[in-house]
Amino acid sequence: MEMNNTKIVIDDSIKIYKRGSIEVVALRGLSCTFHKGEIAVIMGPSGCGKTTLLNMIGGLDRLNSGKIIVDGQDIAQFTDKEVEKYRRAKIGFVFQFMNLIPELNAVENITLPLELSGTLTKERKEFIQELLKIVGLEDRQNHRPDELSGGEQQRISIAAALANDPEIILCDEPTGELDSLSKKVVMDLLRSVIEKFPEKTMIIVSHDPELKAIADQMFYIRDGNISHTFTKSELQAKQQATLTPGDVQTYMPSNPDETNKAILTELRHIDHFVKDKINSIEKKMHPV
Ligand SMILES: Nc1ncnc2c1ncn2[C@@H]1O[C@H](COP(=O)(O)OP(=O)(O)OP(=O)(O)O)[C@@H](O)[C@H]1O
Repeated sequence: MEMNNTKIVIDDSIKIYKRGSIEVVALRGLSCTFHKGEIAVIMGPSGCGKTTLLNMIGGLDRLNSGKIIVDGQDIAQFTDKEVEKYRRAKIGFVFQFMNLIPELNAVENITLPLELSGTLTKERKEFIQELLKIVGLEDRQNHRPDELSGGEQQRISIAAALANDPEIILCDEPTGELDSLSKKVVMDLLRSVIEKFPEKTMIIVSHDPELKAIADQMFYIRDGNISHTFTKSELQAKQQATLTPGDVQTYMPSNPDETNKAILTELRHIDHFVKDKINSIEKKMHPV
């Protein structure tokens, strides 16, 4: 990897949340690097610190210590005002729950933030039309969210996240609520976004091991730290849809106690994944 492809360097990041007198260490000296033109997928059991890491990169929260170097500048040292400017200029967010405003149609949902910030220029409007083409919903732009499928709504959210042409796209469970067909469409779209805009950097947090199909690198976090990094070639070598016990063994600690702890963590991860699936099927069977 060429040095000039480096976009974000996380160095020895520590984040501690306080709940009354109890301290929760969400990031425990975590370090990793993200590159331009690449998709990094971050996986790991519930509560391991994935969303915390995404929030830190997005400037939504602050570290207790450590560095978040973006384009050579440590954003952990920024003032609140500088962080806000950084977030507006460089970051696009895609969430699991699409966050679309029900009363607005698709194109209005995309343009609203730009209108509010006074940055909806003629060029931006043209760019948004291009984005609607990229997400394949040019002809549905006047439809309200309730007139679009879950997958279509998520494609609109992706267009909305790209509307200010951000350099960094942060996705938190972008396929979490989708059926398998819509999931495939959204995954292909995320991949095509990074192919079309190779100057951008995409980071996806997910429980869904299928996302490794579109990843250039995958970080596995356990207990606030990176426990394993899968490179592109390792990911390509794995054709199975899920991480197998064999994958896990490759980065199991040798101490038996630690191994048991790691196995428990894996099982909790699978448990979380299965519960998510059950919930989403139940929701479909008994819509409220
Ligand atoms: N605002 C907060 N206040 C207190 N504790 C928090 C806060 N946000 C996160 N935590 C705790 O920090 C740890 C890491 O949380 P985080 O949301 O980053 O995990 P995660 O890996 O994204 O989990 P999930 O997959 O369930 O979303 C958890 O123990 C969580 O309970």
